[in-house]
Amino acid sequence: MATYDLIIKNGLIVKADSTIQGDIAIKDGKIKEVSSSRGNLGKADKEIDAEGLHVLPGLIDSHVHFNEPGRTEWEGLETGSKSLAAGGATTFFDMPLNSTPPVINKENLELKKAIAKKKSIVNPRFWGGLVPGNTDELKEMHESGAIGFKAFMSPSGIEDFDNADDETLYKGMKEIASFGSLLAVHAESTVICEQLAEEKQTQGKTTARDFVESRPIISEIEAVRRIISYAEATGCKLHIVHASSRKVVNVINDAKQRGVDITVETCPHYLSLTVKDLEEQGGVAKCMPPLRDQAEVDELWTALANGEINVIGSDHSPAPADMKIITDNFFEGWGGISGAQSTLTILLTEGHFKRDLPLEKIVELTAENPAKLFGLANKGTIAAGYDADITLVNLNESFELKKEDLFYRHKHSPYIGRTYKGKVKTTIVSGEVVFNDGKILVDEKQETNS
Ligand SMILES: NC(=O)N[C@H]1NC(=O)NC1=O
Ligand SMILES: [Zn+2]
Ligand SMILES: [Zn+2]
Repeated sequence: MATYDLIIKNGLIVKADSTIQGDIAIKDGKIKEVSSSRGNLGKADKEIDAEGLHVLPGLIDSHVHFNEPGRTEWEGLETGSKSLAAGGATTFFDMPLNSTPPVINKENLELKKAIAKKKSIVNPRFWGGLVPGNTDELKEMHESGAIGFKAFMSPSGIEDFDNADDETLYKGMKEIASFGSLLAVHAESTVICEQLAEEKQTQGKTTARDFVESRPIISEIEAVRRIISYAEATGCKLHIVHASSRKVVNVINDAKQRGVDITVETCPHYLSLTVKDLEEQGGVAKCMPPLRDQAEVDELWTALANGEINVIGSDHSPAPADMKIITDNFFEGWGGISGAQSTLTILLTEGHFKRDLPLEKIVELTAENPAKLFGLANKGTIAAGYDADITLVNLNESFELKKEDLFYRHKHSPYIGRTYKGKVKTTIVSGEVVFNDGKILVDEKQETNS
């Protein structure tokens, strides 16, 4: 009888602190042994020859909106999770909004967990929502496994997920601190954004640039400063999602220096797209905070290389294609980018190949840091005892991203038509190959019509 279920041989195993050539032995969904001497791990039922490939811990995407239940026509846990698998991600944290009912109490969280158990082909985890009036629900959601809590400081665009007023934020953070969880915030100033949007639109100024100017970097900075003051007052751990500029990151790092327990995420779109892409591509590249100019993109990469950013989340926020059509008014159309499948290839192409970002750094940002930050004890690296969530990547392969390569329910993305270097070949979740050579390999998780 073979000792192991699977051995991955001869790959270049990348960890946050080193890269070694070696073999990985897997049994019962766990990594049992990692050896740098070739071929000495014994026998397995199945072997994968990873010669010439890089072996990475599966990405943990800490920020997706999969919209199920209730808005499954926008995406869904099956299509969403398949897209992640195709992009080398093995775990996701789904946001509490854009699904209906939103995850603002335990009952709604349990509902989503049950659906994900049936339909997701990668590991699902869930954020709970902090909205006006639900402070009393937070602890139960925490006890039911919520990864943390998410609040919007400006309108979310979803009618059943209200943004949190200052009182809600303050009280919510006190409560979250009491049981040691953390709050993630979408930090934009409602006052600044709404005033500028109204000013622009009454003047008939509705271009892509006008939209971007109505949500300036200062609006993020204002909101971040305010929420930091609440973190200091309440002792609540704080996580700022989708920082679009290093200027925002600087404010966060100043607070960190003062001892505030704070971390920050940025997204592939802020690292690879600019206002010009929004002008050229229209709605598919619309998001909030909006895309910035090239100088901001470059600065964000510097921040990333310097260790000023903790995690990369895709903020995959999909919608049907007709909701992304903008004819002349950029204040209209859904704000949210479809990108869950592209995180790793963007980091490899734009980061590793174009800017010499070490592979180890990519692994740190996409696997090791999110695992540590959100308390996933058995994930985030390739070592004995850890979950066998693994991605094999061919760094020598270039490809043009085609619409038909996407597993999203709605096959639009600002990344279509671009050429990338570094292709995901195989994705393994708990020791099981779920994606290989462009195909999803698990079919038992079929979406029903319900
Ligand atoms: N509701 C929602 O998904 N909003 C997201 N979309 C986006 O571009 N930024 C967000 O916060
Ligand atoms: Zn957001
Ligand atoms: Zn989001």
